[in-house]
Amino acid sequence: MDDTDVPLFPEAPAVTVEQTLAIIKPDAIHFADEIVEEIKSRGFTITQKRRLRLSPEQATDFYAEHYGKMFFPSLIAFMHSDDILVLVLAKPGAVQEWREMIGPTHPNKARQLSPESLRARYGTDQTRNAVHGSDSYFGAEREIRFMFPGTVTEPVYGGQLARDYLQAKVNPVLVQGLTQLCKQKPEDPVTWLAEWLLQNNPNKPLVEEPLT
Ligand SMILES: Nc1ncnc2c1ncn2[C@@H]1O[C@H](COP(=O)(O)OP(=O)(O)OP(=O)(O)O)[C@@H](O)[C@H]1O
Repeated sequence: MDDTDVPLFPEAPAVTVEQTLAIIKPDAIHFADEIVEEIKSRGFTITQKRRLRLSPEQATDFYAEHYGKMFFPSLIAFMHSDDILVLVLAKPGAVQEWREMIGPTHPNKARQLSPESLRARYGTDQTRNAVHGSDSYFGAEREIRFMFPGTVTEPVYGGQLARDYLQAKVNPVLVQGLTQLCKQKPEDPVTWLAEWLLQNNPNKPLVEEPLT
């Protein structure tokens, strides 16, 4: 096999990394280090991390779907009572796997059904249940943006999706640039290519100067 046989984009496993939001709540904040170690040992990558104290207004916004329920005031008071640790966890199937790891909402039920779960081991009652996990892919997107504004939460492309994306968005212009590079043979090809790409970027705004 010579160089021309090497595929431009070799086969990669079609694994899609998913992200979810985890919160270590005020009642478990003193166990944060050991919970974080356990999270890592289960193969999650922690992509973002933030310790903060939620204001009552922030807690209200975060749990807005429960507004009006009997337990809402005590939930807000609890979430504001001490620091929380907020983590973005990444892994294939992260949403479901983190929900399984935390266990059922009520720690008593968790102790019956899933004694190894975090809520079984660290939770006290239905409000003080130690940890939070997003309940769906779209729930995770919303919550990650809430806690980390500006985050890109799309899954990382792998396999065929990555090849399709590169084929549609990058290859055409890259191949043109590489062709010109081979013709010109500049002293510093990387800088030359970078400048060529900037000049020939098909996404470059057509109107660069503000109109007067
Ligand atoms: N009946 C209740 N009494 C007191 N607190 C409750 C009750 N139901 C829910 N909560 C509190 O509100 C939180 C959000 O409730 P939800 O039904 O979304 O449960 P969950 O999805 O298991 O929990 P979380 O959203 O915190 O991961 C719970 O984690 C718990 O702290």
